[in-house]
Amino acid sequence: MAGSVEKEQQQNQVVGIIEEEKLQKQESKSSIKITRTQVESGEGEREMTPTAANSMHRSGSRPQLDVSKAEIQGNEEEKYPTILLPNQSDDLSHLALDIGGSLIKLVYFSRHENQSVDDKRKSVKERLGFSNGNRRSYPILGGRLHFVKFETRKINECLDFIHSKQLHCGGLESRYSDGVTDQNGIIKATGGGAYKYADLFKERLGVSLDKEDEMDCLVAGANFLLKAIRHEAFTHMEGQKEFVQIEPNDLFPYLLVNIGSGVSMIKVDGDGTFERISGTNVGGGTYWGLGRLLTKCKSFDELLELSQKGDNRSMDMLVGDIYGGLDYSKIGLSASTIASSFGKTISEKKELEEYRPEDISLSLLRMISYNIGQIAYLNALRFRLKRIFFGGFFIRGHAYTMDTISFAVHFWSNGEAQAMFLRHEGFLGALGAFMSYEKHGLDDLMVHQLVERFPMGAPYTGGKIHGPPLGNLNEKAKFSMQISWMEKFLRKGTEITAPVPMSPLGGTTGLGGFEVPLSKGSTLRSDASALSVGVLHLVPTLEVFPLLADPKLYEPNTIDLSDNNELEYWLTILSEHLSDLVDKAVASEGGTDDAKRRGDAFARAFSAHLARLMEEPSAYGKLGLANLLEMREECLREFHFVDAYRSIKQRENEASLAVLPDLLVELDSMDEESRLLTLIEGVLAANIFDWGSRACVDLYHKGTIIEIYRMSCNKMRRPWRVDDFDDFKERMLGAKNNKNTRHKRALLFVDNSGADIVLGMLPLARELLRRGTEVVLVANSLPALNDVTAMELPDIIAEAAKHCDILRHAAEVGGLLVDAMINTSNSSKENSSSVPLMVVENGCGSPCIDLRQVSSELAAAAKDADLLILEGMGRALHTNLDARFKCDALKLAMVKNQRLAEKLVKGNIYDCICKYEPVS
Ligand SMILES: CC(C)(COP(=O)(O)O)[C@@H](O)C(=O)NCCC(=O)O
Ligand SMILES: [Mn+2]
Repeated sequence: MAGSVEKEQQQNQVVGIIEEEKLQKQESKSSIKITRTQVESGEGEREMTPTAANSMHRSGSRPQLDVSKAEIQGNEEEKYPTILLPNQSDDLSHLALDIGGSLIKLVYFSRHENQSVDDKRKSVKERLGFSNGNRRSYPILGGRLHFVKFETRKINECLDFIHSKQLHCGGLESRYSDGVTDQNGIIKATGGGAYKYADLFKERLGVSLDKEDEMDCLVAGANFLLKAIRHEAFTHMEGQKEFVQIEPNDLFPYLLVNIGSGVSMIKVDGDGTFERISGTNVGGGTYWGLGRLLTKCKSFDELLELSQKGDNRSMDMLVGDIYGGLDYSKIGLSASTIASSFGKTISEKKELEEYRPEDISLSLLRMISYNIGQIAYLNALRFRLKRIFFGGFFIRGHAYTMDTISFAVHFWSNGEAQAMFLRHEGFLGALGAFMSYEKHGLDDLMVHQLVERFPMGAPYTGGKIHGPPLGNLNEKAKFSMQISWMEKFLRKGTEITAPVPMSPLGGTTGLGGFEVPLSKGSTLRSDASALSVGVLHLVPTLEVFPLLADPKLYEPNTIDLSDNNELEYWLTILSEHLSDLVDKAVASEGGTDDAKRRGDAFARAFSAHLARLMEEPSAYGKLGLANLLEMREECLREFHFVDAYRSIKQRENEASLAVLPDLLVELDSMDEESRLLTLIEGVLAANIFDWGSRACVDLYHKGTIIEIYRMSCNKMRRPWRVDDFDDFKERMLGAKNNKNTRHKRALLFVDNSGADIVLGMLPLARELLRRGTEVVLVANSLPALNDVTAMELPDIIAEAAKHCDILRHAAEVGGLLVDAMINTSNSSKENSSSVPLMVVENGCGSPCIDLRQVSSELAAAAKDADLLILEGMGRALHTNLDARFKCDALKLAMVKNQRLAEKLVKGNIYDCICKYEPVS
């Protein structure tokens, strides 16, 4: 096997996905230059396990992947067959560094482990003997950007980390070349340490650091983040964080204030166009340096943490101290305004030891933050800049620091200028260095092609996440095999606690930068979860859904979780669902001991995330219900639960398919008008089969599927709570069955398995087909609760087609009975216009859908669509209820939650929504 891999290398082919075993065998052969004391850091990086191996030569260029003529090599039945990219000729670099005086920041890239439905779909197709030629495109290999930091003084940990992941030789390459690291390896690096530690990198890793200008990198990094990451920037005033979306063409000019050890102030006028207009030597290094001397703190984080418990009144001279407790109201200064930082210590004649380290730290922090805010404002004023972005690791998401800076900017500008912060604040330089590889392709990435994911389990392994080896691991872990974060998690399971909030909800100071702080929260998180940045998934295939009326105005979430009551309610709901979900998940994996342990670990991890979100709702960026529900699915996947509702879905599909023939006979006996009504009633009634709703799950314990369905159908008395059926009927049937009124193509966003799809949406699809409308069934790419997936649909259609000529004919005409995906790269978009029935995946694995990021197949299929049907609570209520489209839209759902029913439609649980919005 080793030989064949080497051969692949010689042929300069990129190996996209490689089985784990394969790698481990290789790994045991390699002689590693540095003794491996570093184990996998537990960062939740399954993706960094050997699924992403690249063959490459060392060079400084970063080409975009050329996936043309990509093909599976070897046995297609293999779980993760090797993908060859024969036209991929250039190298890929994987790592860039920003080595500052205090911290080393790493940005590295890993290849996607693309476990899309494609392979499985193929095997279904083969099993049923269907072939529609080479219609499927091969998935484009995307990648992931990871963000990691180390303390510069612990540079050896950083080197170990790089080595353990083989980042210095482009991922896993050296494992295939018997550990011989290419001596010509080049890593892009910026910051002073790129000079200072160049020899060390050469000596330890055999690589040269290619130095990139620090300012260039900062600006490139900031521009990339501000243009490509949704809600990267936010304001922070009096404890309130608000995300800001800046239009890329309205970004410049702005002032970038990078607070590292020192502070740089840069006026940015465009990509690569900037000027360093000012700076100050009083920065993060000053805080840490002075703080260390004055408090004996061992680390920056410790110092910052101390400040949380401090009271600066004992150190700072306040206006009231000078004015006998009074305000100096004539010039607008309250008694609690700081007149002179540390000024009180002059008169008190106390020794250093007599002051509380907490107070010293806070006073110092406020002095420096305020000073930076003020200088930044003055420079913004000089150049008439309205926006000031603050970055750099000094800030560390620390609420109090941000409040102080914001206050200074607000105060001195009379509210004219606005301080904004960046979620990836510390990584601007490293990102910029990463982008300096020629032709990396990142420049062109758009907001919708980036998906941020937070490791759902790994942050709670107990130790630090990035870099340093976890303590207390056994010898096996330390010296022989790499152990996965999962294993560590399971071992550490009992120690998991909810992470510590950075600030109490609803305010840090309550007053603002100059004033005496109120509570500043308890302990500051010092581990990687404090970074509040996830892994950026680069998914080149994602697109904005082209039928959105105005993508800029589109907001997927209906419920506003910035309302604390709402947030609490939904977090509680998710927490209450947990034990039932774990039962299902464990059962779906055969109830083995391993599954039970994973189930337990999942429950702990997910609960910890819920607890963190309760404390700090914006910990993971702007939070909506869609994100919460997706997070749960992601967390399940991270604990290797592939499909928790697998058997339930199967059982319900079978039961529903058994009664489908009778339903079809009944429908066919009706006139067109009653049939349409019965069909819509059927969709609404069948939406009751929802394993994500507490009330529905309780119902299932009381009756069989069919009993519940009957009961649900019987409740279908019109008018429904929202009832636009008559308008829809008129559009559908027109004046006396005028064929001209039919829609050309309908996209049906389907929801649940079982009755929902089989007895609800398929019969509706059949009706549309009967009327000559092309039907595209849009289903999830990945499982979420009991939602039907695109991969499962062809089987269901095949079964249903046995009882229905219309479905069978539609599927046969295009040869699409089991696979109707549109091949975008084979330019068969034109063909798709002649396909009556298609299945496309939506690009997501959540019960909701954010139409800003859908699969390219769906975007292509939407091209000619003139009717959208969104079905279910997740897709039509939690998200998209208020979305406007460029074509007719029908939103159908049963509300299976009392509170939501009251809130959205002033109604009750099990009320139905039939919202029809014709294109105007
Ligand atoms: C998860 C769901 C959005 C799924 O609903 P669906 O889209 O399948 O109609 C929904 O079940 C839900 O919002 N459940 C949580 C609320 C509850 O248990 O009442
Ligand atoms: Mn669903």
